[in-house]
Amino acid sequence: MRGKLITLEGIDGSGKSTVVEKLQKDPEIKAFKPVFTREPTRGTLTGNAVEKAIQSDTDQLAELFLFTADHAEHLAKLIKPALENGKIVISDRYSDSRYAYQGITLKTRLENPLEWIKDLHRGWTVIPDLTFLLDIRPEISIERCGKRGEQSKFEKLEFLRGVREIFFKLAADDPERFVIIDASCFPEHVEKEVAKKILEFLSRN
Ligand SMILES: Nc1ncnc2c1ncn2[C@@H]1O[C@H](COP(=O)(O)OP(=O)(O)OP(=O)(O)O)[C@@H](O)[C@H]1O
Ligand SMILES: Cc1cn([C@H]2C[C@H](O)[C@@H](COP(=O)(O)O)O2)c(=O)[nH]c1=O
Repeated sequence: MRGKLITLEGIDGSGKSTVVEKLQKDPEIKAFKPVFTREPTRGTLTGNAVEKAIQSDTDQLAELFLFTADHAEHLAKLIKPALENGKIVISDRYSDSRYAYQGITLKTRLENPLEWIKDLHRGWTVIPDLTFLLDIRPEISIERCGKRGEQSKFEKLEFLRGVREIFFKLAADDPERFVIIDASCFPEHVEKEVAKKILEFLSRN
């Protein structure tokens, strides 16, 4: 049986990595032996290219193609084989990040960037079975990222407001797949909510 793909999305600093760290230690989640992964990927040719691109003033369209190339590599080398082996895959960011972030960076370059970027993925990507949108206000994001240290070019209030809006639209368009989590409370509480929903989902599917 094909495995299940679960993704975590949200604006910068929404706590995705913190939740993943906790899920990795959660005995009820560990029992399913999930494969944890992330986008951009780490330590790969495409992931390294993305890392360099986001640290510099790369053309936004070129950046979209780099993120998408990394997604193709991620799918081919890790996600598809794991799903074919019946594994539960949990990814910290996935295609919805491209729809939301590049949907904003390309809004002055393309007529309808969200649909254009979705079209770019059509026919070859794998749509997640379950997606958590960890939601925080952009002001909280800026505060958390500020404390974390070095700021990325995406960590700007207006920009993150736009990204959050697209995430909400994606969730509204696909309510069966998306679960919106209030990620402004304690990290332990956020992880418990996510773990509970994952376990409910796995018991139903
Ligand atoms: N629920 C929470 N309450 C307060 N602080 C939090 C919470 N979750 C995470 N943090 C802190 O906020 C910062 C960002 O968290 P984290 O790296 O998990 O977010 P992220 O969504 O993975 O970020 P990014 O996408 O930008 O990499 C970290 O310093 C983390 O300790
Ligand atoms: C996958 C993906 C990511 N981004 C952005 C979101 C973040 O600001 C950075 C790096 O991600 P991280 O979780 O902070 O390591 O890249 C993007 O713009 N488009 C994407 O497809």
